[in-house]
Amino acid sequence: RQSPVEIRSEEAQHDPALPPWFASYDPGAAKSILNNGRTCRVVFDDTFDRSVLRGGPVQGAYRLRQLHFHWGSSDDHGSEHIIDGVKHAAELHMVHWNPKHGNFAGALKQRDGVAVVGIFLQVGNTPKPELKRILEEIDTVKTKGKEAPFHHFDPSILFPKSRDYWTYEGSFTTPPCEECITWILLREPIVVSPDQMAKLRSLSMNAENEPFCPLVDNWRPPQPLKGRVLRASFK
Ligand SMILES: COc1cccc(N2C=Cc3cc(S(N)(=O)=O)sc3S2(=O)=O)c1
Ligand SMILES: [Zn+2]
Repeated sequence: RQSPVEIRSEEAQHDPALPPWFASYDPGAAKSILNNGRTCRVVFDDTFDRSVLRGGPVQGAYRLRQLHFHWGSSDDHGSEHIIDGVKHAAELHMVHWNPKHGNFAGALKQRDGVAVVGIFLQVGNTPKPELKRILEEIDTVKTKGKEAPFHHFDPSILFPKSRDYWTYEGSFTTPPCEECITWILLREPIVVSPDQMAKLRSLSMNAENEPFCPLVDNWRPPQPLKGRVLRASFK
């Protein structure tokens, strides 16, 4: 049950029983932004039900732990999931875990342990204003290991207008690739500007005192569906 996968919208099964999903995030839960050499990540306080995802394909309230991005070396690729053959320039993941499993490490071992909301970023000239702050903070974490405070941020401002989504059971797209993720992929992309994409591509894989190595193409290729059903919340 590996991720990402190619989404063929005509093969997705509309499931009228799929309820809408809701996120209620506390802006005060945002803690810091960091470059771990593989992506740019914003981490949130997940020590109690402070910022949670509910509804959709998940039961109960999953706690927001972190968000991060995947992007390419040019605008024509970079997303991990591919929609009807379309690769988007980037993909934003909001990672939530199920507190019924005690802690994040415990949730990793369960099929209903983690839920990731995936949002596609497509390049355009009218970028989503709410992306501005997060992509500007990138200047504070240029090299691997850099971390900076990042407060008063409610990531639900990044959601597109439509709540339509595809969902399937999959895995982390980076090692150790545990098969514990319910994926919720939003159908409507948000718009990112070419300059903002250049900002993401200005991040380094290397630490400050090491030779420059651009942090780009941190996406995993699509994995076989192996008979998994892809459901759509919309017709
Ligand atoms: C025990 O520490 C762990 C165990 C498992 C995963 C992780 N993480 C690192 C990679 C990773 C990849 C994610 S993706 N692209 O599928 O949304 S989410 C995620 S993570 O939770 O930050 C940390
Ligand atoms: Zn990811």
